[in-house]
Amino acid sequence: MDRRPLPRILSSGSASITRSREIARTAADNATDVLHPLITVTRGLRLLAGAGRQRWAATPRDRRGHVLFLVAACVLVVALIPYGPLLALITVMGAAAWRGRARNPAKTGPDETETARLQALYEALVPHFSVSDDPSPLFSHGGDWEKAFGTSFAFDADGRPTRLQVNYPAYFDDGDPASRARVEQVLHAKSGRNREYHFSWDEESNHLLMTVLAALPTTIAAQRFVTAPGETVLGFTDADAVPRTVPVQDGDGTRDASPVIWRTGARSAEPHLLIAGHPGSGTTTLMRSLALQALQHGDILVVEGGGTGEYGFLTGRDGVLAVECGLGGALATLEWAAHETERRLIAANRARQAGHPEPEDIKRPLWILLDRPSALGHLAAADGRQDPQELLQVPLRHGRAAGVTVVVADQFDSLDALTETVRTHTRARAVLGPADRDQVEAVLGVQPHTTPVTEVPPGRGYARLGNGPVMRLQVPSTPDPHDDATSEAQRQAVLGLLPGGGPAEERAAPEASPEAAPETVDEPVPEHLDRLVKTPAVAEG
Ligand SMILES: Nc1ncnc2c1ncn2[C@@H]1O[C@H](COP(=O)(O)OP(=O)(O)OP(=O)(O)O)[C@@H](O)[C@H]1O
Repeated sequence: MDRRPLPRILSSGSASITRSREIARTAADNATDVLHPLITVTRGLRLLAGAGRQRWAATPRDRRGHVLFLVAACVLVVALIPYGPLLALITVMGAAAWRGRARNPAKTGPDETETARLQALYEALVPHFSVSDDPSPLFSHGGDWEKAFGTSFAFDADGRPTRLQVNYPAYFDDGDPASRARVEQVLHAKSGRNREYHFSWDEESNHLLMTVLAALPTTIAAQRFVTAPGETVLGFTDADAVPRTVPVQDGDGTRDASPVIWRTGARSAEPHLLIAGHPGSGTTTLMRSLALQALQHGDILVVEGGGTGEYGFLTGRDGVLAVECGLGGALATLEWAAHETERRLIAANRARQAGHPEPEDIKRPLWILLDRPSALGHLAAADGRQDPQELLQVPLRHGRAAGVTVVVADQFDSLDALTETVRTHTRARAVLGPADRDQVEAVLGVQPHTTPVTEVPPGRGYARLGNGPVMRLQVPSTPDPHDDATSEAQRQAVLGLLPGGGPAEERAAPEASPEAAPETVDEPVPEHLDRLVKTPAVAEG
């Protein structure tokens, strides 16, 4: 059968239709240009009238008479003065033109550079989101990016995407972490490196939302945080990552910030913490911040494997039972801590059996802060002595019930030296400083939810409590008051957080805190404990 010819209007007439459309569009553009002032004034008059109506509606009924009278008087005055009506008209038109001006001309779509960027992103995703036998592929080389990205995108001033929603085909294996990681890597690389990206996969709707996260502020310094006993602030995170805020002093003002709160004690599911990072990433600073918070309600023992004396300012302060840098002191202190944990457990058990409330002398939390235990383990091995970490077994296993909290900090390259017990029982985790995805995963157990950046300020990283979500983290600045680089204001701020009692040299005959004293227990004082109680702040060089 012969194919019927197309109607003339659809075949030969298409050129004339296109021309007519162009003429109509040009005429419309010219008319818009000519009428623009009129449009602006009309829009302004409409806005002014709307504002007047609102004011009238907001005026109480009993005052409307006065307002009417005032308006009528103004009209009369304007009508009587020479050129009054003309001046009034000019004024009203001027006000309307000012009010009606388009302040932010609405952007109707991506510009040329942005379009090119979207097309490039689309092309880069084609190998990941297409298969050869898809009859109508969403992603194909030279295909339409608008179908894949829709209108859900935003760009920064440099033309780099800050937000992009990608619609992907249902057959893409979005449950496979490796497939996801490949797509995330492509988007990250093509959208601009050294920014932190967050990827949110909506597996039900086959959407991937990429957003660029602003850096967490680094301006919050050590201070008294508004927390309940048993709660410790590890640092601050994104507002949508935690359900709660606390007021903080930030610079000269106060604002609400979103804290990463770690709960310790008998009801905690993550009673002990492991911190990892590269040298200089801020692990010691986080330890210092924890020590200052712990001292509010408890006692602390500090064992410093690095031997840099960065906890020296704690020596001899109230609640600081020991600050140890040497192997011998560390072993004695940790042995005491193990016995103290047992003592607390026995006392709690006895009280429970007798139907009595918990004795007062086991209520005060005890914190064991161990910075770089791997260095001490190395020394111990060379010396043929016990690894101090072995003495952590009892506090780690039974500390929760005994009110004993252990915090261990070490560097990435020494994490292998941590014992199985330390790794198993430190269920709260923090990673600080620049770290790649694998390093973060090795500590937190899962990949980070954002793309780690290579340049981060000290104290910046991720935290994860047990099996909870990974959170970005910025540790409050808590410098060493004895460091020459610390300003006087910072020094005073940190020292001001210490409980009463001056440094060791300012204090006469240091005594152990009563809570640490073993006399409350029926058992005889073990020798190592006796030694510690008599010399509470031993710092071996
Ligand atoms: N949260 C923070 N805010 C501001 N500055 C910080 C923060 N954390 C660390 N710093 C600064 O970074 C430097 C290194 O910090 P810190 O000593 O805590 O790191 P580290 O990981 O313990 O490294 P190292 O083991 O080499 O001592 C210090 O100058 C410290 O003041």
